[in-house]
Amino acid sequence: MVLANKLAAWQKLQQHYDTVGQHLVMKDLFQQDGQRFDKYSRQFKGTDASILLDFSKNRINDETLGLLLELVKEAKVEDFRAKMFNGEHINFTEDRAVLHVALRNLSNKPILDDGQDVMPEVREVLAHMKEFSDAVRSGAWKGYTGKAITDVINIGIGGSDLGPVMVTEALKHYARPDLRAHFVSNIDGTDLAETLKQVHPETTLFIIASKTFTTQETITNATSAKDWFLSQAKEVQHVAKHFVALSTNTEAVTAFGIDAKNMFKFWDWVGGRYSLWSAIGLSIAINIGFENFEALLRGGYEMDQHFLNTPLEENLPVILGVLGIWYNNFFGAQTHALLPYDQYMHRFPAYFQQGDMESNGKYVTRSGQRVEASTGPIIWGEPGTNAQHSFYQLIHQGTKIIPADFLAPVETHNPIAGGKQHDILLSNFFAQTEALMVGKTEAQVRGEASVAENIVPHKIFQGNRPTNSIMFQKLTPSTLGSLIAMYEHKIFVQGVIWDINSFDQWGVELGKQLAKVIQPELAQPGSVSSHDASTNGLINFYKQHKKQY
Ligand SMILES: O=P(O)(O)OC[C@H]1O[C@](O)(CO)[C@@H](O)[C@@H]1O
Repeated sequence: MVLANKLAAWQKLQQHYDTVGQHLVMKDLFQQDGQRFDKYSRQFKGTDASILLDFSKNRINDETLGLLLELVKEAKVEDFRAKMFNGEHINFTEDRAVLHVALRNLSNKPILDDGQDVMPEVREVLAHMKEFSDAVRSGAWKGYTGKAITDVINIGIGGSDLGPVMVTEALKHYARPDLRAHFVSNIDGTDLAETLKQVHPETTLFIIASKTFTTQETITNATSAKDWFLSQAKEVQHVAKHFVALSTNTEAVTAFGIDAKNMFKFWDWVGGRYSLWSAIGLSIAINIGFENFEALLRGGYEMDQHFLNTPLEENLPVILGVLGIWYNNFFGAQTHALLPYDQYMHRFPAYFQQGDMESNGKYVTRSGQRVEASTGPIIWGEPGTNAQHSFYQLIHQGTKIIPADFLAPVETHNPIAGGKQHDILLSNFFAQTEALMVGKTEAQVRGEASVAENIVPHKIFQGNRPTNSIMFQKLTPSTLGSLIAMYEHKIFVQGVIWDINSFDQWGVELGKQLAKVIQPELAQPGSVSSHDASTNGLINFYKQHKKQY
């Protein structure tokens, strides 16, 4: 593969940016073209999900979009897309297929990994999840004293935590209040301790979620949870009723003491950050019911079909991907904000911090060279309107360009005050992207009553700040599924263009290795001298002051 910045379309884009792109003023473009919204907005329609993407408030014209789509073609995004769906081992550094799409493949089409159809096993695990989640929800699954389960604690981290947390928060409207979901991820004992305070061993189900079943945080928390449980339940045989595992590692699961029949399997072709659709979604299925979990899968599946079959110029993930490239690589934007105007989606940005940054935070190309262009953006965000009262100042008047996606539902689940609160929320949603685009000129500031001369520059907004507006009818399970899959594929498109492997995560390994060296040093007496002066100093400071428990 050729480095992204050496592609002909990239060079053309650079020239276009230098001569035209960087000078485009959105306000003028809207004045010149009354059809700009129609021209630069697209709709996705699933069975019940419907998503509008308005990307007209971007610093683009027809030539920009044309060249960006030329880049998609030249970088062979369509070929890579086919390779992913066909089970080729595009995650070549781990020699794995990338088949999270198989987990939500609701068609009868086989999907092959190494020549074998993965679908029968996928369906088998889904059936197991249905059976188990139904039993927990109906109360048929009993704890060791014969009581029904009231609390489910998912113990996992990274992809084995963030997806279930984000989705259960986003779909809280569909959850039953008498069946509470908790999530423990951090090795910091506070996370587990504070959660255990809220539950009772007789009525608590622990789901130990770990693809590898070797992750230090998860296995340590799971062991402590088991100790806590056994301190009250006493008999080891009771563990079977209160501990289940979600993993690819049967051996480690059984060694931990969980019965293999209480293990929900998935496969190495499911990346951790793409795993909420797999058995990792068990806490979601218990929380919102299997039918709703299936609807989530359907939403994902329908977005997959859209991504696969829709022409590039109509394709939502492709459009979002190339707009990101435009700002990241030509305007030098370092970050990308996700700003959901839906309180239920408050963990959506955190979820895609892992989704995007663990996928595309790489500087080595597929052929092992160093990239010459900037890759994955820093993803961040908070729900509106809280974010408005926090960091929007910098987006409006700071020195950095912050491309942002604004997401909002047309319909709320909670029409408080006869829908008035939702209207207020949405008026802020519309106003912010308008303000970011139009800004406020010096003349407008001066036109306002009694502005002191020295205050005038402070009240000017340059505007021309790019945003995408993403509206959906209502935050239903299938809509959420489509939104998640849309961003997954956006990340895919960008990774292919940058020619990086979006599906490994070697960058998280070094810190883990070093922690394993340091941990025994903390338990040994005396000071350490084997690290750099700073690390030695910090470790020794801790050792001098640490408390013995
Ligand atoms: O599910 P596991 O194997 O416990 O891994 C948890 C997480 O750890 C990571 O490997 C990163 O440390 C993620 O990719 C993954 O989601």
